Parts: sequence; structure tokens; C-alpha cells
Amino acid sequence: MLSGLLRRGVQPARFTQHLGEDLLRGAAALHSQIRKMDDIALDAAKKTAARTAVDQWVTEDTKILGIGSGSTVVYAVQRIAERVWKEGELTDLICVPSSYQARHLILDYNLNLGDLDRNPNIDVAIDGADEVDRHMVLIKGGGGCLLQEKVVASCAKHFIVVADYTKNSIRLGEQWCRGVPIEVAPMAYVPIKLHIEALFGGEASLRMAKVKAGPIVTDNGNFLLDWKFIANREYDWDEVNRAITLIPGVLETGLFVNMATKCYYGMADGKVKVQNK
Ligand SMILES: O=C(CO)[C@H](O)[C@H](O)COP(=O)(O)O
Repeated sequence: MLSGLLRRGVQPARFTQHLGEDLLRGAAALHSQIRKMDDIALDAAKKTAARTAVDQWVTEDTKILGIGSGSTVVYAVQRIAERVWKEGELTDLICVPSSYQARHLILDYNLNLGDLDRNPNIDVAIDGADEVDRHMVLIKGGGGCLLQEKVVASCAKHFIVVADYTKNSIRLGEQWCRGVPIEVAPMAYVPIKLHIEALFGGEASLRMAKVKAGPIVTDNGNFLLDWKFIANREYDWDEVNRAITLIPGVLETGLFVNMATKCYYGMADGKVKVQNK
């Protein structure tokens, strides 16, 4: 490249500029290549975790299955569909969705769609998470579906979490930096924001839509606050969850405390790590 530029008679100042531009382009290409490789590894990890959890938890005794939301759950639904349509198993299984996304997945894969009116007693619910700490406290709601996800999980005898290896932390906030999602009544978001900040510090901000003007509106017609708590502060998440839930206008928090039965993590080496309570 250097000799090419010299041959073309490029002046030294221009030459340095070309060199800088080339280096920047090279670094950007390398960065995007590394990101693509990371995404492939993460997808493989999600898939392994989801398929393993389905095979261990969804049996012929499972009559009602809760279906969570997010990208990892897609692999769980694919595995269930494979067992129903290729392996001729689980033909009577009823799937209860936790969001529009989950409902569409169930319909797309031609599985039996249920609801909590007819199927309030769920045998097993499978869902993803944004972060899981050492006590199996979860942050959920990165995809904005926390309210229905929590209701479905609360109706399940066993709540199984599926995730890739980046979701596993000692303390919340180590990996997931977008805060705790909180679903709120639209007219109350400012007082709720101020209330949470006064109680527990940090900053709560209204989640804005990317391809729509204004805030995100959830499946239930509400707004979302993302509360960035103070990193490295030792919070009692059960207490925090209860206190925030009591603020008028709060519908639900993305803190899932004492709910998960087991977490399955797909690891970078292709293995699956299981976390127990
Ligand atoms: O809570 C959720 C959506 O509200 C998802 O389960 C969570 O965001 C994890 O998603 P993914 O599997 O895509 O990482």
C-alpha cells in the first residue's frame, strides 16, 4: 500500500492522511468482524442453553408450558416444534405466551396456543434474562415484556431461565448496564422516577423508541423506566423490588427475586452450565 501511494506521487502530508484513513478503515472492519464472531458465538450459546433446558424440563408430563420472550426463547420454541412436528412428541402441549412476540412464535410454529384464563396452572415456564446474579436474582425486561413475563413465571411450578454466558454475574450491574426496567402508567412516570431516585439513588429514564417518535409503549399500553442503580452498592433486591412495586402507578419491576428454579447458560466452549438456587 505504501509503495503504491509513493508510486502514484502522493505528497508526504497526503500520504500520512491516507495512511491514517486506511488504518481507521482497517480498525473499523476488524471491529465489525470481531462483533460478528461474538454474535455467532452468543447465538450458539443461547441455542445450546435453550435446547438443553427444553429437553430436560419439557416431558410428556408437561401439559402447560409458559413461553418467555427474547432471542434465546426462539431457540426453545424451535426445539419444542422439532419435537412436536418431527419426533411426534408433546402433541397435546399447550403453550401460554408472555408477550405478543411469544404469541406469534407459538402461532408461527403451529403449536397449541393457550392463555391464563383457561390455563392458569403452568407446569414449566421457560424464559430468557438480561442478567442473573449469584443468588439467582434476575433482571428482565430488556425486551420490554417484563409484566406478562412475571405473571406467567409466577403461575409456573418451575421457572427455567435460558441464557448465554454473558448474562451470569456475581452482582447485578456487572454485565447489564441498562438498569432495571420498570413498567409504569404513562401519566405517572415523572413522580415514579423521582420517587425511585429519592429512595435508592441512581437515575431512572424513560425508554425511548428507536423507530417511532416518543417513548416505547409496552404490549400493555404502558411506559418503561430504566432505572440505572448505583453500581457497586449492595442492594437488598427483595426490599427494592417490594418498595418500587408499592409506588402508585408502578405496574411491575424487572427484578425477579426468588422466582427462578434453575438457570441454564450456554458457555463459550459449547458446554452448558446449570445454576441452582
Ligand atoms: O426479559 C426479556 C424481554 O422482556 C428477555 O427475556 C431478556 O431481554 C433476554 O432476551 P435475550 O434472550 O434476547 O437476551
